[in-house]
Amino acid sequence: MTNDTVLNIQDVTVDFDGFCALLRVNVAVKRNTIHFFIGPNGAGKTTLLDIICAKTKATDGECTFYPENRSPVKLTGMKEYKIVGEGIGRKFQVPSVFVNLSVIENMVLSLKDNKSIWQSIFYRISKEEEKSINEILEAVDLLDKKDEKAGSLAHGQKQWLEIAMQLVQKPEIIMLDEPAAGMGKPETYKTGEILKKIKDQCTIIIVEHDMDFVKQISDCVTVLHEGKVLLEGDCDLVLANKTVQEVYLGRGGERNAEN
Ligand SMILES: Nc1ncnc2c1ncn2[C@@H]1O[C@H](COP(=O)(O)OP(=O)(O)OP(=O)(O)O)[C@@H](O)[C@H]1O
Repeated sequence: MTNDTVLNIQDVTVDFDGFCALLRVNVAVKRNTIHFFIGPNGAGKTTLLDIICAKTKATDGECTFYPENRSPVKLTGMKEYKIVGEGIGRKFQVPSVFVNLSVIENMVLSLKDNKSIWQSIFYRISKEEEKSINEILEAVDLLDKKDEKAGSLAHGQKQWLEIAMQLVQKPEIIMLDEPAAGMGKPETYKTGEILKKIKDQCTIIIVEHDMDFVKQISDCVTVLHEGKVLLEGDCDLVLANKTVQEVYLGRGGERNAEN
């Protein structure tokens, strides 16, 4: 762990009734970086995200969040919604935007203090909120779609809207579960460029199988295998590692095994 650590995962073990999904996992995530977790199916990647956001309880070990201007927060043992309130957001693989609402209505609904759909439709946003929403929509290239129904957006645009809906809450960390799943190469590339733009505002943790995408934007890659950290470093180091090639890359475990 160093001074720029935003999240420290320390000796985390998860035992599901005798099956060890994670064993003494240690990872330090640096602030304003894009940090990937990769590895074969069943390696424990999703379980690790579940631990960070308290969806799953660790059998042992702990996670600590180091906010920028506040004291450290021990995440272990906290309620899921409290972790969101601390500034750690998560986006799941399937987009969960409100398809019958416009892009802007979806954004207003995501503002921290707005509780219901009806409240958000009739809510008058402040000038400051409007400026912030417009800036975020611009960053995800949806500003010109702001009055369109979310349901009319292409798959990739829905994913970008959901990322935008996370950003409107000004999180310090966002976790993304396979954000490029179901996208073609141009959309995947554009998703990467969007994420590179927003890492100035927050730290991005991603579980992903698409190695082109990992190559394009990763600052750090942690390879998990059978619940343990196999290797951690930059993408070149990971790609060149023989064991990683044997257990993951060479087995066609990712979508671009030919690269
Ligand atoms: N609630 C649970 N109870 C029992 N076993 C579980 C539970 N959740 C996950 N597992 C097991 O833990 C292991 C790790 O699962 P996890 O979903 O974290 O893997 P993953 O690396 O995300 O895989 P994938 O790439 O397929 O999504 C798997 O063998 C899975 O079957």
